Amino acid sequence: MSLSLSPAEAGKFAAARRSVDFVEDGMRLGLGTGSTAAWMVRCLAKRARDEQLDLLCVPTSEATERLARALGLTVTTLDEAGHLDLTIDGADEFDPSFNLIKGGGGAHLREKIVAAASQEMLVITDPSKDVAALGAFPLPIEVLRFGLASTRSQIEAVLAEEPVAKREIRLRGGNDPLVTDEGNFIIDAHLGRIDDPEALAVALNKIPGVVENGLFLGMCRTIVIGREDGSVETRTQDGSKITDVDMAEAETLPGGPE
Ligand SMILES: O=C(CO)[C@H](O)[C@H](O)COP(=O)(O)O
Repeated sequence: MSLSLSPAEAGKFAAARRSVDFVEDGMRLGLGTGSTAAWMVRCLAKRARDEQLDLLCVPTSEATERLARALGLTVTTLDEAGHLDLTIDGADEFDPSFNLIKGGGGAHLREKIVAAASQEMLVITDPSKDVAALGAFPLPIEVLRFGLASTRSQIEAVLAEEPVAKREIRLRGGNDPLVTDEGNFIIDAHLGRIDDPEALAVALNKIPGVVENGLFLGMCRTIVIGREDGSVETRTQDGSKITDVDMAEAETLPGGPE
């Protein structure tokens, strides 16, 4: 295996490399955001170039768009592409029901729109994101800048009614708030454990200033989990399968990490 990758990066590469095996010539693809997704974009660009694949790609963030364009992938908007065949994206947590927390990279709004427009969503990840219940990772909630204090209060009121282990909310970036690609802020909800993700997702999205929360429920049916030794588990509702990827390929990819 490649000696220059940390164990975490090796797992991310392994998952990303395996995921592009699911891509077929002529597909319209959603491209996720984050460090695992960046590996996937690099693997995809190599495969597209080596095999002369005709692909149309819709990135979920400006960062992913820059990388995809730089590597020669054909990029378009979701409106131009219309329906997508497959979206490949990372996640911050996944549970046994294939529910996810996303948005650690601040892109969950576009990611959810793109995944919802896709026939399939395939999640690429490493074993550290595998949890029995969602919530150890702070839940990102994208909010409008207008009326921020009021929206915060309403989020607190919703959390007070929901079965979660703790209830701390923080504006991402603090005094220098992170601004998303859509021009909004993100509130991270530190909840410890979310016992009823469906109820929480519905209640949060009823707040007028909330644009979208980072719970992806019932959207993903395949999770590809890469390990540092190059073994990859592809997990579906029907079971799981282990395959191996050639870790040396990481050294041959176009582009560099984000
Ligand atoms: O949801 C996301 C971005 O909004 C990412 O997919 C998630 O944060 C995982 O990122 P990484 O692959 O860097 O661990």
